[in-house]
Amino acid sequence: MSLDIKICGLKTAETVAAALDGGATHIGFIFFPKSPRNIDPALAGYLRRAAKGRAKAVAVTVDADDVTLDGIVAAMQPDMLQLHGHESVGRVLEIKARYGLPVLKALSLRDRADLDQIGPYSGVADRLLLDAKPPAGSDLPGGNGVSFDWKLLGALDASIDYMLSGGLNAGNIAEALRATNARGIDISSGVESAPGLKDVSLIKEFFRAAGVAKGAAAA
Ligand SMILES: O=C(O)c1ccccc1N[C@@H]1O[C@H](COP(=O)(O)O)[C@@H](O)[C@H]1O
Repeated sequence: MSLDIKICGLKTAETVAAALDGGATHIGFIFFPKSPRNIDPALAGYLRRAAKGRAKAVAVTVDADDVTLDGIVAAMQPDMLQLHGHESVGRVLEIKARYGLPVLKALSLRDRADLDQIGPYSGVADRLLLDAKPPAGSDLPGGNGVSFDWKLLGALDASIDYMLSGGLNAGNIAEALRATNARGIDISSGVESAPGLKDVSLIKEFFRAAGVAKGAAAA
């Protein structure tokens, strides 16, 4: 089984290198001022150039308008846009047409009824990112380090391609892969020593655990 691995919320050359050395297929940069992982588009552009050809660079935005997206796309030249807000199906189509970039649309889940969001975006977004709903009072739509009940995803058609996120870490990645058909995983706070502070040793530990989990799934 091939598994895409996205390390999200990177801000330094050292942690980008750790993600690439570990085998990340995607590296994510957050453009959301309330986030401790928020990054300047020019710095993201500098960091992503180091990854050219090694991993896809993903720009993560939240209900961003065209002016904001224009600035990010020009400065960073991402390979993919992650839309992590309440972007409608129509807005996803508009963004795809404007930038000609693949879109990873995040949907937040807590219970079975939340799965109804998936149908309208299938075939519109290039890929779905299934994340947990933020806890009450959180300022962040993602990056909260909380999981949802992965058993919910058992109800999904096996053909649906999604990345799984929300509270993943070295300790639970094996269980997450056993419980779901995720073809990709996305992790942020699970490889941090404090909010917004990525930790090289935690990144290494995560890749070790994900490798073991993948091996067990293939056996
Ligand atoms: O990480 C953030 O601060 C963030 C801010 C705004 C939108 C999305 C954000 N992060 C995304 O959320 C997932 C899950 O994070 P975690 O692993 O539970 O901490 C993360 O992978 C980002 O794509």
